[in-house]
Amino acid sequence: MTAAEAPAVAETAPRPSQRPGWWARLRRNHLAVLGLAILAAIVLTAVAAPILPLPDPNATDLPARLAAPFTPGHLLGADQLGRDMLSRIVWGTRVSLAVGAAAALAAALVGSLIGIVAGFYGRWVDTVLMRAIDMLMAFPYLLLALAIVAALGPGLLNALFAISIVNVPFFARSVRGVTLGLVRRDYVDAARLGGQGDLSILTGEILPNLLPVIVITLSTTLGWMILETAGLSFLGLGAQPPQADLGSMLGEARSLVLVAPHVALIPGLVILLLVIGINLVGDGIRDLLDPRLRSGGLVRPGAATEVAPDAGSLAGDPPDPAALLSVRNLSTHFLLGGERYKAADDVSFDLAPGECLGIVGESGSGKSVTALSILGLVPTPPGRIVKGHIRYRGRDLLCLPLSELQELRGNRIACIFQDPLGTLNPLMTVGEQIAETIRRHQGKGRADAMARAIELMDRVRIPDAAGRAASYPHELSGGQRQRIGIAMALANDPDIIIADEPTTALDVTIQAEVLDLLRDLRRERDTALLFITHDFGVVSDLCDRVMVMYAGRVVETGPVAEVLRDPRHPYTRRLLSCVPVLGRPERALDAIPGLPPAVNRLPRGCHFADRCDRVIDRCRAADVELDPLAPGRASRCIRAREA
Ligand SMILES: Nc1ncnc2c1ncn2[C@@H]1O[C@H](COP(=O)(O)OP(=O)(O)OP(=O)(O)O)[C@@H](O)[C@H]1O
Repeated sequence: MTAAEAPAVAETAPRPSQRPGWWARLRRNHLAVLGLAILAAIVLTAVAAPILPLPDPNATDLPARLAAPFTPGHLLGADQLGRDMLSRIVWGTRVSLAVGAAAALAAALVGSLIGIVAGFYGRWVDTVLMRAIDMLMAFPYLLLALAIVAALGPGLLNALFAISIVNVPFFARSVRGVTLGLVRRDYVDAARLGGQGDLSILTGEILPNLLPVIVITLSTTLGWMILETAGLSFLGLGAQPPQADLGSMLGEARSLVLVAPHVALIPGLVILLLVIGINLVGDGIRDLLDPRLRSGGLVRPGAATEVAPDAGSLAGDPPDPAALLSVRNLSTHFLLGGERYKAADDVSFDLAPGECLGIVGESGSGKSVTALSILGLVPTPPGRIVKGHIRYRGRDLLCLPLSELQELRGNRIACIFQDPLGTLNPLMTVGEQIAETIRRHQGKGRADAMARAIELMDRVRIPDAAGRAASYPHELSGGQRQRIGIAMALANDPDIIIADEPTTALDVTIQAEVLDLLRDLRRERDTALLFITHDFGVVSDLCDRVMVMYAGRVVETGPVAEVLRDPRHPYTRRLLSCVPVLGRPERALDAIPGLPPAVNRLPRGCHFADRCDRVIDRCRAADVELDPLAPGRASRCIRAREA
């Protein structure tokens, strides 16, 4: 079968995962729940102030002056004028909360509006608005707030204005930054092409995407603004006597710290609790709204995938000593929100020097996770290698110290990714990027490394390589960028290249050229290739052996010609028959019904059973093992040996 004849694997949409609701996710974040409890207690008490049986917060009672907490009639004691501390704290918190929230909302509204308009219209609108914002930011913000209150006169409302104004730049800058990124998105162009006007694009396309950013910024700055308002009141520029807010109570009590510490301690403690509560809830909301942070904390992937300490001892199958790369029982799971996603499970394969192994499967079948696990490139959290051995030239990569693994990456084992624009640094010329890869591993000087980079660019058929070396990634075409990716992978003459769908984004002519290039390189340098693709045509064209994956597991493996001629797993058979074959219009298309199972809720028995046209009761009875049909040939089907 040639590339033109061979069908491509249909890409099916992954099953919509049954994600837990927002409340369930928030509840898992214990710190956010603690913050919510603190905040709810404070806010409810403050809101209920008018109906609570509290004395007048401004009524003085000189005989009770500086009464200690738990004095009868004064649960939290009394201040220097005998006013009930409990009542003043509750009413004062109400004022502080109202002023802080109003200031935050006003700053968010004005700042976001400025940011959206500047980011959306750009040019002189952006210049004028952002220079005005820069002028505001040129002053230390507390000094600016003091100057504004000094100009307007002391008072709570003026403090509110001042705090709002000094926080406007904060919102304007972050919203403008995000808007700038959004206006260049294809869906905004599509809306424009669809005839939508500016207002409709702003409200329909941009604003919904900005809202999480605004809400996150608001929730994380609210506590800060309450503190700033309290600061102004503390200095006597906010709430004016007899009205109390938390800052003014603290300010009035500062001279009494030694005589009656509770008068200062209690408002200080409430400010502390309030700000902690708001910040914890703010962080929780951010985790909730940002899909990358849904696991409950800030995701900072480690330099290498975490490997379970007993990963090696759980892997039962012995490695092949003759193989260049021998992967055994590799299981890489994602632990997300209490669920275990078995992205790659019990995957075993060997790669001989100079051999090309194709990994095929629908979207989400675990091809990339398997390949990325080899170099420890699956992000942890949430990824973890829970079982397996990965032997390269006899060394188990899962046991290597990070420094040795880094030495192998891009050097002995290199990668080519699907999206070269995403993997190339936009601020470095392509020549510099290839040269840097060479210098890092070969220790060559700048000039030598650049000369070698140009040589490699020439080798991957970039016209005018010497001139093009000075180009930035965005100045090259998609096919040229992919060739730069290949040149970088070749820079250190690796033993193995892992190519993750390197031709998917390219048109057929460029795709054919890139495949030719990889074929030549294999021949010339004897480089082994692990080629991930959806396309059986590419597999038949380039690969010696193929491994078909389904729902994280290998379901069939064998020499390409044999698998294409006589597939032994119903999934492989359906993959081969479900897409058109060029030049055979009479051939009926046979799409695979249903969707792959979610890898966190895999069914019992054969994972393909629900979609299989040859299913029998026994398929669902127990886990199906890979059946070794012949040397180098296996199928995970209990009926694989049937005619
Ligand atoms: N960082 C991640 N966090 C959580 N789950 C992930 C992550 N990366 C991959 N997965 C999950 O692991 C499973 C396998 O993904 P993988 O990228 O290996 O699929 P694939 O077969 O390469 O698909 P495609 O052909 O679309 O690239 C999928 O269910 C995917 O949702």
